[in-house]
Amino acid sequence: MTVMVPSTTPALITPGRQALDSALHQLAHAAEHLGLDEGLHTMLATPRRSLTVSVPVRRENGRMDIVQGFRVQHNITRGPAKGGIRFHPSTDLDEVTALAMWMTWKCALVGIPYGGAKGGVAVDPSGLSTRELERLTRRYVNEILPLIGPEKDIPAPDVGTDEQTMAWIMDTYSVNAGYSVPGVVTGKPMTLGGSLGRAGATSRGVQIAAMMALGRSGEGVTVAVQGFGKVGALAAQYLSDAGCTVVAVSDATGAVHAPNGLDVAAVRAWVAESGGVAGYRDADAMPLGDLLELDVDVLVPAALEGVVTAENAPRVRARLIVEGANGPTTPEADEILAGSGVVVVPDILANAGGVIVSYLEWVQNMQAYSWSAGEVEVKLRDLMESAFAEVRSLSAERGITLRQAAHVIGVGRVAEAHTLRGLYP
Ligand SMILES: NC(=O)C1=CN([C@@H]2O[C@H](COP(=O)(O)OP(=O)(O)OC[C@H]3O[C@@H](n4cnc5c(N)ncnc54)[C@H](OP(=O)(O)O)[C@@H]3O)[C@@H](O)[C@H]2O)C=CC1
Ligand SMILES: O=C(O)CCC(=O)C(=O)O
Repeated sequence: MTVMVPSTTPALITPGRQALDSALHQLAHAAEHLGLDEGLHTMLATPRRSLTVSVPVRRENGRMDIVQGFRVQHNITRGPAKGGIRFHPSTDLDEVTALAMWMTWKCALVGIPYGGAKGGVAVDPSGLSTRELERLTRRYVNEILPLIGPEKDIPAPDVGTDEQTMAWIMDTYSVNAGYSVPGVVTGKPMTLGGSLGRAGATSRGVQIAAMMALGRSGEGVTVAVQGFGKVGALAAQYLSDAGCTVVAVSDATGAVHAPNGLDVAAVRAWVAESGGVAGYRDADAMPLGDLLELDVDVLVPAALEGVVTAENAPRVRARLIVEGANGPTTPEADEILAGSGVVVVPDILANAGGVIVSYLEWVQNMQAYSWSAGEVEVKLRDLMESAFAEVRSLSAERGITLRQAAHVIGVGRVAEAHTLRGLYP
């Protein structure tokens, strides 16, 4: 086995390296549980293709900045690579590799015919004008053009990107192809071939997973949500719509707490007006980190990786964590949480609603056809509920956590595909 957790000293471990270590740790557990041989385990621990590109951005003041971009295809054995593109200043190759690996297991777990990929650009999009963002996006897409395509690798939104970014990606790819290729990207605006239900799909999946894990109605259930972006804001909304009391939410600007419950629609309106959660009037401000330790029934981390750690896990009082974000809980924290009886619905299950509806969008694009919102919702619910049921039953049968069970299923399917195809000598 050549790919293992490295012996880097803790001070040198970047957030990206920590995410990759977590992903490799989870894979190692699943490989051992499945009895995979060392060669296959090494193959699954290694990305199939990784591309690092330099992206020049002409700023409004005429200066040229160069930023790094990445696209990693972790696995393409079950189908085209699939996964979002992140614009965030701390994105690096390790982080994108970890996120790509999680995409592989996620797609296999929910049974959609994709491998896993992720992209990223190490940039703070909030510091760029719309024109700068468009130039940056188009240039990044030109650099990764040889990798992507509707039958090869299909990007989608992630942190710091949105429908507009996807529209620019679709246009850049299409201009190069000489005709419109809507299926090259998902999470597009409806006018360009987007799917009904995609914008709220990840959050809808989080709500479905949370309600299945709770096994009861939302009445009397308290919830805290970290991250109030595309996933967090609508997860809070849907959980509130399901009868839960959302008592706290946060974004990078701050956290707000209202023990009797927030009016989530009013917080969303405030964020649309002011640009952030901070300053929302009908709630108390609280330190960002305190939200994770609130005495609530359900905690939904929906921001970035590595936020529930060995340091704060002993103070987590939620009974259930539903991971809207990818990789929010470190393996050390997982052990502590399991020891104290906290149930964690893992990222590759809880946030799979996004890629499920991306798949439905891509199917519609490839067939030049469209489904109603109701049809999309039924298919999403069906795939989420069956994946949840499979994970829960394996977890109970083998006495392993939901995360371990989800990885055993996802990794097992990819390993089986490799073995059947004979790619593994
Ligand atoms: N979009 C999708 O379809 C999917 C996303 N995911 C995962 O969900 C997570 C969120 O993605 P998405 O909603 O798309 O991204 P967005 O960029 O839309 O939102 C990210 C949110 O996190 C907030 N945030 C950043 N730092 C902190 C912090 N320290 N404390 C609290 N909040 C913080 C941001 O605040 P601010 O706006 O102030 O910077 C923002 O509200 C990521 O892990 C992503 O990989 C998973 C599956 C699909
Ligand atoms: O919709 C997609 O294709 C991928 C979404 C994503 O990046 C994720 O699930 O982490």
